[in-house]
Amino acid sequence: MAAQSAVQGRQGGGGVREQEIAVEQRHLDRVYRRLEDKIHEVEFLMSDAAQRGHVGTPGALAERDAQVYRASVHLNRLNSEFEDFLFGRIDLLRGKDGKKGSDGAYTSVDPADDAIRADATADIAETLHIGRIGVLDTDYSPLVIDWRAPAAAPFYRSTPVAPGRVVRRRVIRSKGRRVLGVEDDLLRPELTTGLPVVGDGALMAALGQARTHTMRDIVASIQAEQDMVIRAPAASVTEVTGGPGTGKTAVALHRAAYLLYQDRRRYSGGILCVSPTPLLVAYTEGVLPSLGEEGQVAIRALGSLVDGVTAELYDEPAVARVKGSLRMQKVLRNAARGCLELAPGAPETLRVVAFGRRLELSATELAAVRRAALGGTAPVNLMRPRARRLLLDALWRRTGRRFDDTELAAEERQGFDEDITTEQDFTDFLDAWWPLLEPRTVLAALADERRLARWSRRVLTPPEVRKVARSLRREGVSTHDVALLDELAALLGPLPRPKRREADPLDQLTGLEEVTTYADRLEGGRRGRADRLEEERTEYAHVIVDEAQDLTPMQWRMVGRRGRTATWTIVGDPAQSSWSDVDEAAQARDEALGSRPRRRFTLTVNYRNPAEIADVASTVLALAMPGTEPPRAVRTTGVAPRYEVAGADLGADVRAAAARLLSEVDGTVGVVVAMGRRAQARGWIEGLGERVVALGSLEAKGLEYDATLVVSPAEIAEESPAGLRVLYVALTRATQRLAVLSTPLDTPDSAGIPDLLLP
Ligand SMILES: Nc1ncnc2c1ncn2[C@@H]1O[C@H](COP(=O)(O)OP(=O)(O)OP(=O)(O)O)[C@@H](O)[C@H]1O
Repeated sequence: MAAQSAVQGRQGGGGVREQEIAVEQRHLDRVYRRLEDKIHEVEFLMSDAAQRGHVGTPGALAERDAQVYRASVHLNRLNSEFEDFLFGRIDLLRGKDGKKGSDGAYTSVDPADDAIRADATADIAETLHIGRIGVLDTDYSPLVIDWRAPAAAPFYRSTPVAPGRVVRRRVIRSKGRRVLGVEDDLLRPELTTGLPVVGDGALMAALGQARTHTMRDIVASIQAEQDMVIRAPAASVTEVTGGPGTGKTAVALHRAAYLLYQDRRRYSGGILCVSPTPLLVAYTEGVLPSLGEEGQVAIRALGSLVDGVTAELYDEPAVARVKGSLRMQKVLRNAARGCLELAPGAPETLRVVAFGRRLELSATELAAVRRAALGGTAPVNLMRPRARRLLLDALWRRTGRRFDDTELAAEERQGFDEDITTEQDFTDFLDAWWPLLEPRTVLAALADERRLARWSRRVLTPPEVRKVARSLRREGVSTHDVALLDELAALLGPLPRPKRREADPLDQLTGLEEVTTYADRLEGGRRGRADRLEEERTEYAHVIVDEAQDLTPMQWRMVGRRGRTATWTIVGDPAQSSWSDVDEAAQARDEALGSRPRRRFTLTVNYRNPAEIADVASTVLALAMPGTEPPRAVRTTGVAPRYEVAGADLGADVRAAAARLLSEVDGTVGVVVAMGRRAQARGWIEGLGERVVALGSLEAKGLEYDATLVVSPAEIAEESPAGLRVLYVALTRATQRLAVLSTPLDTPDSAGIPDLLLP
């Protein structure tokens, strides 16, 4: 048997490879011919609709416009999916029950009992091609199966240990209309089926590729444990943990595409994907469009979740800790109410004229009215009408009028109210005494130390008050401020806004001209459309939280408000948490998610770092989170990390080390420094080209580079209480090479290895 499998084993040699490429080229040609036919059909539908113009009943016109709209979206998809959209193939044994599903493929996961003969030979009963969208032939047989369809699952799930019906899995590499290569994995090497096997497997080929500044989809090489997460039923909360490089971000994004495919109607309510930094948003933004999905998915950084605000500042760890903690709820509640008293020029008393006499409410009486109005928990801005009513009650009492006849009393009172409320003095008073407040006004008020001390009595300590107030006096907002602004928005309630016309595409379509314009927008205005979508939604059907270990309790509250009725996918790694109090953050997450049932998954394989780098990182992991199991690295490069000790000119040494890494890899180089050195480091590498970037340790979260230079591990570790975990993040960003530059703070040994990295 072993001899037989060797015969049909790897046949990378020219002839077989070329032959197999030619086989796939023929299939791809067939798919293209079919796609072109479909495009002609759609174009016909569109021009036909245009010719019929505006003739017909309003209902028929609306139906036609809807049809044209759908056709234009489909056309756009077909056109954009032309690039590299066929990527996989599986060759399968006959299914156990011999039944086929609606897509024409056998439904059974297991092979029929007689599919394998006694002499270990078998026939291939079915060959399926997998792609980014499904394409049916004219006879409805599947030419390409959508990667998210049930029939495609074996492409991802089968392993040599549990191959199911799959004999050979093939990844097809193509560009445009040309097949460039194939990579095979033989899942039943013990069988003789006559299938040739080419290449070293797709996963290794994918992992070895040079990196760019944007993440690629992994649709051609999703691994079985990842596929379990991607296709997990949309339970209330799907929770995924896994070490660095285990594909958590990739899996979360592919899951969004899968959920949309599974239940487009349900998820038309939008999917929100929350990332910790704008850098990670920019890095991951291309993945969903490459999977044919984007319009329904908004990827936003934590600092951009509130419309009209973009966080640009970082808070030092001590300030972040206060701003992120649940204690701020109480402080903000006090501030939202306290701010009512701060309006410039607010009058101390209220004077109006009614029934020919002056009526007055004193400062004490006004304070009592305010207290009564604020008694409930309703948002402060929404309590203004209640305050107005209480003022009128107090003024009415002041008139001293009494009526035995209730009808007459009601009439008199109504007249009184109308008189008063149309008096300019009264409306001016109300505007000044109960101003409509915006979150930013209240946050700005907290920058005053005395005021903050008053509103945070018995909640924050004096040093905390000083630091927080100082941080709020800076120009701009931090990521943590955004969560405070969102909390304030909830405490204050909305301001009345002029109505905006909804931008429903169907409203705007009246014929071919509009379709073309809309299709152009689909093609060219991707960002603009995504932006509009983000602006319009405040609640989502599904919320994905990436790097979930980093959300502060206040950030959990902010994200929680956007998914009150949503299902959730939460991915993270406690060992990479930059939040100093891991327990408090976990508690806040539990509060945000409430009692929703959770399904937990763990990813165990590190696809990013070669073992040489993963080993160094696990030394730090043992210090940062003793007892935590690091993920298993799947690759080795044979290149050990390089250790250097900086001389008198740190900048020159960083520049030289970065330049050296640039000469050693084809793709990107990340220079990771302590947050306090960010600006300096950008200067050091200036002019070295676009392939290299300098980042603060917290900015490196989620990103990856071909090579990474970590500057002074000790400085990174000492910068915050969670410093060791932040260092762990920095050390796990490289796919090929790692260099570490030490300063005296690192107390390197004679080989230049910093103290913290010694095994
Ligand atoms: N099945 C796969 N096939 C090919 N590449 C993969 C696969 N799984 C993960 N990768 C690659 O491994 C790298 C790490 O993936 P990803 O960034 O999603 O990991 P992560 O768990 O989010 O890491 P971190 O916790 O460090 O942010 C990426 O380059 C990704 O494309």
